[in-house]
Amino acid sequence: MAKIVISEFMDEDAIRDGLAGFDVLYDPDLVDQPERLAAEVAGAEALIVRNRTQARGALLEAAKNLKCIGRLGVGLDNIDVAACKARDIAVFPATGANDVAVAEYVIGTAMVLLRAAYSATPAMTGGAWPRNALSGGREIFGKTLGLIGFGSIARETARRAAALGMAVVAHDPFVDPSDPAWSGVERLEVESVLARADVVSLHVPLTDETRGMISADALLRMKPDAILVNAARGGIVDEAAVAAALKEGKLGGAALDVFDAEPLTADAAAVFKDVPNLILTPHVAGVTAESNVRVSGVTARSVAAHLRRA
Ligand SMILES: O=C(O)[C@H](O)COP(=O)(O)O
Repeated sequence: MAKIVISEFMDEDAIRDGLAGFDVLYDPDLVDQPERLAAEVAGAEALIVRNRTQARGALLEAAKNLKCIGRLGVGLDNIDVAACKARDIAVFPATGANDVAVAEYVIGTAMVLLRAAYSATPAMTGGAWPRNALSGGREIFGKTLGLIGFGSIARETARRAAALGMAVVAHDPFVDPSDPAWSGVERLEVESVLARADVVSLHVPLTDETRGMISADALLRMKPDAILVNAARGGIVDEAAVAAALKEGKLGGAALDVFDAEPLTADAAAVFKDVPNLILTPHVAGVTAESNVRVSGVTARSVAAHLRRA
C-alpha cells in the first residue's frame, strides 16, 4: 500500500488505527533532517506535517508521487498551497479539531492577565503579603472581547466569552453579514474592534494583508489597559511594539503563543525581558492531549480516504 511519511509528532493510536494497512514512516524528528526527509518523500504518496515542515520548493519537487498532504493543524502558511493545487496534490487541514484548545487558551490567558494576581508565589514564599498591590485585578464579566477574524476558533472563543458575561465584537470581511454566526456578536471594522475591546484576540491566517496588522500604531488605537492575545500566527503582531507598549503602560497585558521566527531564540526573546503582565508560550495554544488525538484522527482519516480513492 501507498507510503505515508509523517515528519512531525502525531498521536500514535491514530496512526495505528487510521492508517492501518499503509506503509507508514513515522519519525517526528524528520522535520529537522531536511536531506533525509527529501529522500523519504521521494517515494511517498502522502506527507503528514504540523507547522514546522516547509512543504514547498525543493521538498515538493522531491515528492514526485505525492497525492496529498495532511496538516495536523489549521494554518497553511508552511505549505505552498498554489503549487499543490497546480500538481493536483490535495491538502487536508484538520479544521475544527483544535478549536476548543485555542478557545480555552484565549479565555484562560485573558482571565489571568486581567486579574494580574497569579505571579505572587515567589514573593509570598519569600514572606511577602502583597494584598494591596494585587487588589486591583479586573474581572472578565462585563468586558468586551474583540475578535479579529471570525472563523470556527473565534466562534468557540465567542461562545465561552458570552457564557462568562462578556460582550463580543468581531471583524471578518469573509463572513457574510447575513451569516447566523453573527447572532449575538457585533460585526465591526478592525478599527472599531481595536477601539472597543478590553480583550483583543487574533484569529486570522498570516497573509500579505495580515502581516504587521498589529503594529505600534494599531496598539495605540487600543484601550491602554486592553489585553492582547495572539494564538494565530507570529508576524501578525509587531513583537517589539507589544513589549514597548507593555513597558510604557500603553497596553494592559499580552499573551503571545506564536512568533515571527520559531522557535524563539534567546536573542529574539531579549526584547521581552522584564516586560510586565506578559505570558509567552511555545506555540501550544492549539495543542492539548485531547486536541492532539482529535487532530491526528481527522488527519489520518482524510489522508487514508484520499489514498483509497486515488
Ligand atoms: O495551525 C494550527 O492549527 C496551529 O498552529 C497548531 O498547529 P500544529 O500544532 O500542527 O503546529
